[in-house]
Amino acid sequence: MEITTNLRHTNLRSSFLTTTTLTNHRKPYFRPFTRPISTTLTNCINKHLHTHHHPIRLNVTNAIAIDTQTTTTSIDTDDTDDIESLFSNTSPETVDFRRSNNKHSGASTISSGVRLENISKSYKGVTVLKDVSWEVKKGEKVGLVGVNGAGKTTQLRIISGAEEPDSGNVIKVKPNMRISFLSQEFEVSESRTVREEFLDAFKEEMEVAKRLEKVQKAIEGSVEDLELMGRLLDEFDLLQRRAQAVNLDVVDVKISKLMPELGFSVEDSDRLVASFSGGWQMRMSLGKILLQDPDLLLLDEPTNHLDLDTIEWLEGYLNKQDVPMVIISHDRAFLDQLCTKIVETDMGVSRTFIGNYSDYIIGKASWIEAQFTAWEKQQKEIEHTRGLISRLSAGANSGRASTAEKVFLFLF
Ligand SMILES: Nc1ncnc2c1ncn2[C@@H]1O[C@H](COP(=O)(O)OP(=O)(O)OP(=O)(O)O)[C@@H](O)[C@H]1O
Repeated sequence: MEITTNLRHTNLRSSFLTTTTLTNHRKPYFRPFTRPISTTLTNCINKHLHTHHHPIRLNVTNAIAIDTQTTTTSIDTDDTDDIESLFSNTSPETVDFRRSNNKHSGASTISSGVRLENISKSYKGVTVLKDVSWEVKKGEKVGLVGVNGAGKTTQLRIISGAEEPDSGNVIKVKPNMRISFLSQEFEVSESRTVREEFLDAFKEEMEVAKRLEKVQKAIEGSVEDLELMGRLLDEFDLLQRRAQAVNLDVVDVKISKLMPELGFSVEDSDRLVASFSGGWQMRMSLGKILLQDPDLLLLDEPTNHLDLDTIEWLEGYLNKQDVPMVIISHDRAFLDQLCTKIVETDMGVSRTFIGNYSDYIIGKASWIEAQFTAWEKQQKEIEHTRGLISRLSAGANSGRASTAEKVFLFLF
């Protein structure tokens, strides 16, 4: 069988990992497999494939290469692991390929972002949100404003699913929507290098890589047990498919592309996170979020603790992103630079103003003026009605009221 003959020369090497510069990194996770697989192992696999009529799922010429002898301590390759723990519970037929599959289940009534429809929320009988409705779409940046305790964070928590509304709906573009959160507390680990920090954005991908390595190692050690080897090969095949589904091959490409966009140099890759200022750590935090390719970005006071230069950089950078964003910030200039829409929450009621913060101020002033004009008009009408009633009452008492006036008095 040609495919098994290839084993002798090609070994377990995957094309979807070969182009990554992870191979050059101080902490490589993968590198091209240059060591030929042992003849014994090849023979065993051949034997297994023939004797068990095993469906050949392992794409040998494209299989993965993980040099377990040179892989560093960043991957835990504990030999004492229970061999059964290497196997997925999921069968190949039920693998979640959602990232490679654009179709998603569930009704979706919006083309991007999220919509709040008639959301109400009370805490201990106190109403915080009353029929709140607004939406944010691709390209839009919504600023949530309102006094302390108005319910801004509650709205973010309801969108993210951390809080359930008492009534109303949160319509999402898709059920498994990726919602990322950037707050004033940047989620970075100071003991990592910059590149490791960015790799942390790819938890699922790294998990697959780690499992691939373990299974590959187990295959090499299972030469005496063909049954086990068969199962391990199946698992390896399954993991390969998962690796393709999660785009494992583009992890390093994405990081290398993003780093200069965030202002990091190539030399920064191996520097410890701890050696960077808070502003630069924020860039890492934001970078990690964007690497996850979110469908929605929620920002809660992101400029707190940042210097002016960094805030301006952040404004410029966020302005170039078209992922839908919802921003809470006390920094009005920040909202002014970024927002395309302002949602004000006042006494539980929300009002939407199109434009940035300055437009909101003007819009709000016009709205107040219109409200005041309406109130004045109403007051005049009340005064007029009162005057009329008192004149009519006086006329009725003196017996001079007309029939129509008497009817009016009777009714009011
Ligand atoms: N889990 C909770 N239990 C009880 N009350 C809560 C809870 N979460 C929020 N609240 C109350 O709901 C109200 C709105 O809180 P929220 O944090 O959403 O306001 P906010 O507009 O974000 O305020 P701030 O600008 O001060 O952060 C506040 O009065 C708050 O005390």
